Amino acid sequence: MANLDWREIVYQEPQPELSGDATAGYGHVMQPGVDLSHGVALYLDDISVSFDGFRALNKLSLSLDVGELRCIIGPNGAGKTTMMDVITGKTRPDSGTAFFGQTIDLLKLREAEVVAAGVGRKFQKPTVFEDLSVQDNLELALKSDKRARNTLFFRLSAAQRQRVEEVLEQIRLHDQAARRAGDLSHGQKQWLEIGMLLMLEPQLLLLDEPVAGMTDFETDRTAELFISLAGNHTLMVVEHDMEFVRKIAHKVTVLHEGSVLAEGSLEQVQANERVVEVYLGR
Ligand SMILES: Nc1ncnc2c1ncn2[C@@H]1O[C@H](COP(=O)(O)OP(=O)(O)OP(=O)(O)O)[C@@H](O)[C@H]1O
Repeated sequence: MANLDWREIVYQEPQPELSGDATAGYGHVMQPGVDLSHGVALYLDDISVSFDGFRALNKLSLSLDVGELRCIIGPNGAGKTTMMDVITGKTRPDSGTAFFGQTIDLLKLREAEVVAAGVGRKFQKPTVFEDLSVQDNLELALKSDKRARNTLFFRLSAAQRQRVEEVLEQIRLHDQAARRAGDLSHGQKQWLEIGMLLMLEPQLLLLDEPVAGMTDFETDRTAELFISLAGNHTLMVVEHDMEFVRKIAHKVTVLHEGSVLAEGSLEQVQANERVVEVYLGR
């Protein structure tokens, strides 16, 4: 790592132009403002997606309040990934409505524009840059921000340096800042990747099976992290680990066959006859 100056070697790719009013200044990024004043961070209504005639999402309607930590559960094939793909612009629905805040029509944005608007997505597998330090990974997240035009001779502003420090504290990797990311534990890598998302200060975070493969200790730490992020961010967490869901969830949405089957506290949904049927196959 010592001789590798990634500032010189990465991000020489052409920068795609953004539509809308996203602008980037010298080390300071302006986001097209998401209007959260009505208290709704995400609004999905009547969303349907078909693959070769198979309905992966079937008139799905769901909304998340600003600052909420929502857990999404459901059996394999329920449509959880497809829903996240719709939110992030990866999959276009056949019909329906999807708004981020009051004014941002997600179905009109490309994937990079959804990120720029303030939606961060964490896939199941960690994808940190193994040969870079923890700190460099976080700085790189800023550089990878397609809104930052002046990337080649990028220097962090004081505010960005402070943000790196804050995020290191948040993800509890402060004492690991200089460590090679590839030498971190699986859980630490997951936290680092979440930290990379946090560098861009997303309003909405989509997290796909974040504790899969983690030790109990790491899972507990992740629960604390998510609880600390809620309020300042809106979190949608897809997770099969019910013990983890129990630790973090106020409200749980159960998906089944592309629709919402039940919604409520974990106790409420676990007591729901239809949910029991779906999970136990009765
Ligand atoms: N690109 C695709 N082409 C065809 N079928 C697809 C495609 N993507 C998803 N599906 C199907 O749509 C349904 C919903 O899949 P999805 O991955 O959204 O479910 P999921 O709830 O995320 O499942 P899991 O918990 O296993 O990840 C599944 O039956 C899946 O096979």
